[in-house]
Amino acid sequence: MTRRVPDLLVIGGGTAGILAARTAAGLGARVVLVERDRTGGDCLWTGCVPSKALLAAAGTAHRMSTSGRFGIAPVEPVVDFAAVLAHVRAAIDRIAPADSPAALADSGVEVLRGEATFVGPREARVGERALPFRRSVVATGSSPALPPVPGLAGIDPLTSDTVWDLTELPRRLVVVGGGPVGCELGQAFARLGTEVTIVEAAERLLPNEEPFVGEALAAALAAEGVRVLTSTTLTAAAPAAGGVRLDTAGPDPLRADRVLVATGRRPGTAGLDLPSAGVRTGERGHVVVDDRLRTSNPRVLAAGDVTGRLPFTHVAGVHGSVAATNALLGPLRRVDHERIPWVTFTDPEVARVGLTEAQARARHGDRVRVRRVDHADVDRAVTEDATRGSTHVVLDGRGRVLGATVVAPRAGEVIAELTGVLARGGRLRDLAGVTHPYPTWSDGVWSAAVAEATSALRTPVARRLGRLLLWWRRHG
Ligand SMILES: Cc1cc2nc3c(=O)[nH]c(=O)nc-3n(C[C@H](O)[C@H](O)[C@H](O)COP(=O)(O)OP(=O)(O)OC[C@H]3O[C@@H](n4cnc5c(N)ncnc54)[C@H](O)[C@@H]3O)c2cc1C
Ligand SMILES: NC(=O)c1ccc[n+]([C@@H]2O[C@H](COP(=O)([O-])OP(=O)(O)OC[C@H]3O[C@@H](n4cnc5c(N)ncnc54)[C@H](O)[C@@H]3O)[C@@H](O)[C@H]2O)c1
Repeated sequence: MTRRVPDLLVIGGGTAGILAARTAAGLGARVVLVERDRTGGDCLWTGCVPSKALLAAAGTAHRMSTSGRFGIAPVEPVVDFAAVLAHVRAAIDRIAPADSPAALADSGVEVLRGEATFVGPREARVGERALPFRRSVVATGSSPALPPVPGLAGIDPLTSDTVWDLTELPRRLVVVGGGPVGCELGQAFARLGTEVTIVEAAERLLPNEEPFVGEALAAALAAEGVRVLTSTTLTAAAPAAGGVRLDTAGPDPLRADRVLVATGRRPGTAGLDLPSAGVRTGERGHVVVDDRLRTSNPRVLAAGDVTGRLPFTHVAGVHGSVAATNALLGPLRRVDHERIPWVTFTDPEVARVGLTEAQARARHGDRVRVRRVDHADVDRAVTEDATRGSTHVVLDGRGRVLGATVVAPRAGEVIAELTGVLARGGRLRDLAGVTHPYPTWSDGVWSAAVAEATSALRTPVARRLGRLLLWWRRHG
């Protein structure tokens, strides 16, 4: 074990920390990574991987019970919840070795087990061990936050950390919070056979997305039997016969066997003693960073959820790599948070990049336009009987892409193309000349691009030119 001062001390072994450590080791640096629990972080153990594995099982159950619309006799699936969870764990087990301490050691990273605390601007400690460092990356992630509802802590609420420990499918589940966690897990449990109610304080589900998204998703969930209560806040929770009782401002209390709280997350800064390192935190408790991921201590950078910037795995990965490079080589790289896409993996998926229409108007004024293609006009959606979605592209006055939202079964794949155009400051109509394969979900994007290009031909000047060309071809 090296006792020389590491070039980089990484605190936290989730996606951000692992990417920071691997990038630094790849640059030839001496790297120590400290993890208090299991390397792999939230995404692997309690976040993306288990939730997507659960959604895959739930999607299968849903297709079995709704196959009648394709002329195939539907069957009510018999859900063996223990076996479903075994599938979830198998997915984790398949992915875990890549993030393991052994794999990190193979990459040249020294992994220390324990909780790191700063003791000064250039030194941390883990237990009794002093850990002076030349540079450090704080990548301590986030954890579920419980809202201050009287009685809530006393009813043993589930969170995205603990829901994986269930041994039986709850008969009735109230999900508090209609953000990505609440919508994904709410739909998954409903499809597996649980009676689900989603309680969301805002006016609609996924309130950070375009307004039509929440409405479309609420309709899709309601069609599957999920009860969606928007503009509803819990006021109290208490144990009741056979489960729990939840009060809202409405007249009738909700009753459930279990409650899943999905009302957001808090940054993982407790116990780090950031003030002793001179690292400033913001009003939400997150580590304040600039776009080069520098903190108020020139020797300390931060990456991933703990920064309070877009809390997604792909962002954590980019952050880790950028923070390590900047820590070791100087502030060379910056993260452009406005050109990063994300996906909520409900059915239909909701994929988004850049500005919403309202954000674009606030920034760019009335010249902002929207090109929208309803998926009733996309042949692939028709063949799959999934026409409820749309492709919605926000443009500036010159037709450049400012943002996009796609609601469709494969929206997560479709958004990549629009992200590419947005990232290079391109115009939507540039895609009109790019042939897209038929029939795919990206036909929505192509149709929007063709409509944009065609409308450019409808200007008086273009029409006059067209008529002139026709005349010349006839008479020339
Ligand atoms: C249910 C759910 C589903 C999700 N699905 C998706 C998805 O589909 N796609 C997507 O992009 N994102 C998804 N996310 C978000 C994603 O999981 C996070 O954005 C990502 O895991 C953040 O990575 P991180 O490295 O910043 O933090 P984490 O993964 O939280 O890692 C931080 C690590 O630091 C350790 N640590 C904390 N404090 C200390 C300390 N003092 N000393 C030592 N170690 C410490 C912790 O133990 C932890 O291992 C999901 C989240 C949830 C909850
Ligand atoms: N597919 C993905 O990429 C994915 C999936 C799951 C989670 N995540 C990430 O994890 C983070 C946490 O997700 P989340 O859904 O827990 O948080 P969130 O902050 O995104 O959503 C929480 C929701 O709960 C609502 N809420 C808050 N307090 C409430 C209350 N007292 N009663 C009722 N509703 C209340 C909010 O209005 C909000 O809509 C997200 O920011 C997301 O980026 C990503």
